[in-house]
Amino acid sequence: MTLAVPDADFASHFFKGHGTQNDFVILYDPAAALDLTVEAVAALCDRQRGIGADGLLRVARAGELVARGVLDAHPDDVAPEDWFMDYRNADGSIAEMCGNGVRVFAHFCRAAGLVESDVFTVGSRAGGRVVTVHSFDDSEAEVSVSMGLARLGVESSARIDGVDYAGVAVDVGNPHLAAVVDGLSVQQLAALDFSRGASFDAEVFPHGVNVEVLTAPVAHGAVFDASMRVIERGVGETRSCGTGLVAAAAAALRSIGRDTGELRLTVPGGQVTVTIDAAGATLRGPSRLVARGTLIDGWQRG
Ligand SMILES: N[C@@H](CCC[C@H](N)C(=O)O)C(=O)O
Repeated sequence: MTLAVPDADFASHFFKGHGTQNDFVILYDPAAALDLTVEAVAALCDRQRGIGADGLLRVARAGELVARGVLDAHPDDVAPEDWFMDYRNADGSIAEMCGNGVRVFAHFCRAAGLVESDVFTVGSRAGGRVVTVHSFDDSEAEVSVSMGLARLGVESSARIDGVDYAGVAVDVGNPHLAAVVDGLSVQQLAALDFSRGASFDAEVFPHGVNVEVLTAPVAHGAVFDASMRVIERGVGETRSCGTGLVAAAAAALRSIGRDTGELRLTVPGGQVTVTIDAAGATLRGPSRLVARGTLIDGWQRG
């Protein structure tokens, strides 16, 4: 079964998918013909006046994005013919990388027959990411992504609902502050109020930051378990964040004096596995494609 994609010049078609309930509008735009303004993306992602999503994934050829000036140049390890995940946050801002998005993107490419192999490169502004599609059909997939190195930086803190959370900066292609809270139970984590967002040190994070709060890792045999919640740059609280889960895994391992290991991480939207070794981090988890539709002329009027 192949998910039918629209003609390349049919600009009103959209798909909707999610990875552990981090949800995305997907626009198939191989020639990068759409003018994705901040306003248009924000309107599409708005849950009252648009389709509603945490972010938007444009599916375009990398070379076309360069030719149209959306990208200045091909990022590292991205070839012109690669499918490129042109990611936007719900507020219309651009982010370098999205770990849940890249699983959904890979699922879409495979289900739509855009690629014939289970292992291929997805372009992102943070560079090429090799994905492995372990299984898929039109609605469900299981995907691993080689996320590259999770680079630990300085210690910093974020304030959420009047409480300071001490954490560590982690660069996963995009910026994160991951705070491991000793003694925090899963129930206490779930009860925290994230509705007003997080404040942070703008000198450490001049381009903003995604903030993760997580429980201390608990060993179950060779695997560590932890639970996480996240406040995303450009979105607010989401039910999952793939790059945030990689950042959280790196911070959790650091908190127990390790730099490699496997973690089973639970978020409000589900569960993923992150494995960190000397070569980098691998994120494995589900993807769901849930809808397709057509925008009605004049939708931009809100
Ligand atoms: N949800 C994403 C991260 C999306 C980008 C982030 N909000 C940012 O601005 O860096 C993920 O799954 O990684």
